[in-house]
Amino acid sequence: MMVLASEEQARDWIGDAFAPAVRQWGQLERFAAMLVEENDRQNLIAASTIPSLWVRHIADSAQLLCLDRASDGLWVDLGSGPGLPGLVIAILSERPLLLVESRKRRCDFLRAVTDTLDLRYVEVAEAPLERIETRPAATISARAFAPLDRLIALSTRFSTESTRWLLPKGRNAVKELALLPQPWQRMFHVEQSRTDATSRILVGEGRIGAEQRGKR
Ligand SMILES: C[S@@+](CC[C@H](N)C(=O)[O-])C[C@H]1O[C@@H](n2cnc3c(N)ncnc32)[C@H](O)[C@@H]1O
Repeated sequence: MMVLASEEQARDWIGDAFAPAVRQWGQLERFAAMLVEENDRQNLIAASTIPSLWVRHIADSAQLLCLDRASDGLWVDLGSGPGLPGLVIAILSERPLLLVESRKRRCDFLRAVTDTLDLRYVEVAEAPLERIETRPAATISARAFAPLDRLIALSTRFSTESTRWLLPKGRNAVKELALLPQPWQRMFHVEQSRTDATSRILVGEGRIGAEQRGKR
C-alpha cells in the first residue's frame, strides 16, 4: 500500500476513494479551517501537524471508512476530541454518528462545527464514556483515546455480534494487542495505516463478552 506523502496526495486519495460531492469537499475544507483556527484557543492537534493536516488528520480519519463494512447503523466515536475521526467520517459517509467527549470546550467546538456544516445526523455526547447510556453500535472507533484493554473494558457494552471496531493504534498496535486475553485477540486483525508506514489499525469484529475477560 502506498503511504500518502503529501497534502496533494491526501486530497487526491480522498477524491478517488470517496468521490465527495462539491458540498462534502466544502464541508471538509471548512472543518479543516475551523480546526486550525480553534487550535489557537485550545490544544486540539499538535501545531507541528498543521502543515500536513490533510495527511495527518483528514485522510488519517477517512481511511477508517475503507475498513468498515457497508452499513448505515450508528457509528460511535470515543474520545472524539475535535472530531477526529468522527467528523471526517460524518462528512464523507453521512451516517448517524455519536461523538463521545468529556471536555466541555471540545464539545463546544464539536457543536460549532456540526451547526456550521449542518450535520444534523451527528450527536455530541458531552460526558465521560462511563456515564453515556448504552446504545448498540454498528461501528466503534477510537483514536488516541485509551490503552486498548481499558478502551475495550469501557466500551464493550456498546458492541453487538456484528459491531466493527476500528482502532488506530500507531506503532504500538501489535504490542497492545498481544497484551489482551486470547479470546479478545482473536477478534482483531491488523491493517497498515495509509498515512504512516509505522502505524497500524486494529480492526475487530463482534461482541467482547464479560465472560471472556481474564481467559488467557
Ligand atoms: C488524545 S485525545 C484524542 C482526540 C481525538 N480522537 C484525536 O485523535 O485527535 C483523547 C480525547 O479523549 C477524551 N476523553 C478521555 N477520557 C474520556 C472519557 N472517559 N470519556 C469521554 N472522553 C474522554 C479527552 O477529553 C480527549 O479529548
